[in-house]
Amino acid sequence: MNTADTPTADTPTVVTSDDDAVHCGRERIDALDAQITALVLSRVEASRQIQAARVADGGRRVDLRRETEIIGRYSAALGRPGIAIAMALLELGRGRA
Ligand SMILES: O=C(O)C(=O)C[C@]1(C(=O)O)C=C[C@@H](O)C=C1
Repeated sequence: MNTADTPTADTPTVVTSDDDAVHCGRERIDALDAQITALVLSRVEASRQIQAARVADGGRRVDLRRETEIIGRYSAALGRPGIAIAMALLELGRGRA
């Protein structure tokens, strides 16, 4: 929608196909974000269970070799932002290193 299409107090709101595309796109993004958030929470739970099992077995809560492998995987798939995503996921699962 360009400035000429922007509704004012004097003009009625006209829904254009641009508006539809933005609205539909945002609905899709909102649904994807809800799925991503649910997946992140599932990952947090899985991570906590692994850590608890390792600690109960006398091991360390953190496994840096595994973390390096995960960060490498996200980096290969998504580049530099993938590293930030992997580190955020790891922090959510184990707390601050
Ligand atoms: O894979 C493991 O061994 C885990 O404990 C899970 C996890 C993770 O969240 O991915 C969490 C802590 C470890 O330092 C490494 C990885």
